[in-house]
Amino acid sequence: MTLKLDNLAIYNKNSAGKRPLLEVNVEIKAGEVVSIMGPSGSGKSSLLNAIAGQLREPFKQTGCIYLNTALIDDLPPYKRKIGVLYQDPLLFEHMNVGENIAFAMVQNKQIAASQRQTRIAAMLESVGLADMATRPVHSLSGGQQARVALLRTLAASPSAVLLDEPFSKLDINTRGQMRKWVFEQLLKRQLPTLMVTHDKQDAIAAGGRIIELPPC
Ligand SMILES: Nc1ncnc2c1ncn2[C@@H]1O[C@H](COP(=O)(O)OP(=O)(O)OP(=O)(O)O)[C@@H](O)[C@H]1O
Repeated sequence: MTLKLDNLAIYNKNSAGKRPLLEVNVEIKAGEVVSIMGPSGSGKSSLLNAIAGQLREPFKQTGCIYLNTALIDDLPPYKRKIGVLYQDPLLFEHMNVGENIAFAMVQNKQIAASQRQTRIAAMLESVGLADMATRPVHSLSGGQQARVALLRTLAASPSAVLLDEPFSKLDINTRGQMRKWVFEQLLKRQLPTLMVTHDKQDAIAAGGRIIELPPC
């Protein structure tokens, strides 16, 4: 699977002039992480919103977004098969750990109901969170919640992943471990990934190309 942004440009309709906030041309191969770095306000979050199908007023986009050869620009967010991981885990507080992951599995409909619990237990075990399926999410540490958040994103079987400052809220030790672990998981699944970050160390750890946006 590849994620291709073909002259994807984001405009702020309220800004004077016709210059886009940013314009990106990139083809991200299976298992590759491309990092986008740029100053605050350069449009990084808006770019991820556009790819996920969540771009809102006052922004508009031109150009094309492809998954392999399929144009996904006109699909609603839930049909795009794009997984997003944010700097906050955004787990559902009223559900336990296992239910958070099961929620994503139910949505993707690829895993039979009878297999969900076994699959969830295996996923949790693989990230050092065995036997935590019934724990309330608020009882987990920040690093543990971050792991569950990635498992939930992956449980939806995305075809590509977007990372929005994924490590910025973690303490320095957890951040190092999470970087290693997240990039291993994405590589293992051969997912094309686009990461937005302020942190050069994140981009270096990702090991792929780095796109530096000009000052706005
Ligand atoms: N709802 C909005 N209405 C008008 N302007 C907005 C809106 N949301 C963001 N902007 C502006 O659009 C520009 C791009 O914002 P965006 O959040 O995409 O940038 P960013 O690069 O992700 O910034 P940061 O690194 O600070 O998160 C900024 O100048 C911002 O002030």
